[in-house]
Amino acid sequence: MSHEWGYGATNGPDFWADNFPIANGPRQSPINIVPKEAQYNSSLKALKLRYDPSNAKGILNNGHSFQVDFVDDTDSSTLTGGPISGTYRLRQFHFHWGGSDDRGSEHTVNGIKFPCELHLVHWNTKYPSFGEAADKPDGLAVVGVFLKIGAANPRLQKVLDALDVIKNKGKQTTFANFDAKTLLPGSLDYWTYDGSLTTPPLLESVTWIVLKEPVSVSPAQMAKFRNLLFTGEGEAPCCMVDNYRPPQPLKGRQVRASFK
Ligand SMILES: O=C(O)Cc1ccc(OCc2ccccc2)cc1
Ligand SMILES: [Zn+2]
Repeated sequence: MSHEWGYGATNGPDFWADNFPIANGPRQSPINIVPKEAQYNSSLKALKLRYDPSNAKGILNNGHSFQVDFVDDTDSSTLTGGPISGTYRLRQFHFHWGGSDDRGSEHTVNGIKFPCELHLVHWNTKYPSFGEAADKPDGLAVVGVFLKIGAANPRLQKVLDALDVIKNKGKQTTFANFDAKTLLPGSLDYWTYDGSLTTPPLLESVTWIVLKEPVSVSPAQMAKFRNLLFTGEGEAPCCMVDNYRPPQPLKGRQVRASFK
């Protein structure tokens, strides 16, 4: 690969296998979800998300997306139930989005792309840390939420208002007292399958939990995402848009549904 991985014409998803051969592995993400082919499984439990707003720590432009990081040294912000066993701790959330409203999500539903997708990243506390969990087959659980164009979403506003001060790669600022649960839709019905990180190192360690119900985002709010830059201060500016990996081959995996 010509340089660090990214989403551009010379370092985008089609080139990632050069340095991360697992890109062609058996359980890569994202995928296209075909609801009619998802198997309803009555033994799938309801998701239980208990987040403590005081665990919110900071917001960072990492050059690929922006993420809100959480203190994860206790079990105060956790995911339990659903398809997972045990307790997973909230580590961070981030988004993937498009340069226009017709694209941007990583997972698709019947081939439909949403303009944006939220990922809430959790790690399995059977391992001592996120870093230890990140390369284990049951190490991570990511809750995916689609964002659909509609009315402005007031729950996003605090996050979006912080973006002006982290415009460039490497910029970060404090981000305290934020309840990530407010970003979730009313229904916690979900699809679930075994997958991977959707960015390098593309580790096949993620139990994906994709919510069926989208939340709203307005065109003006999408413009704020698109104001971010992939590039650092002093570099030629490149808008942070289209930071999504396209759907990957299912390779025989079963997608299960928590709902009929
Ligand atoms: O895009 C997603 O949600 C999957 C994803 C989840 C966590 C994540 O963390 C970055 C990272 C994980 C493991 C090792 C190095 C870096 C990177 C990607
Ligand atoms: Zn993601």
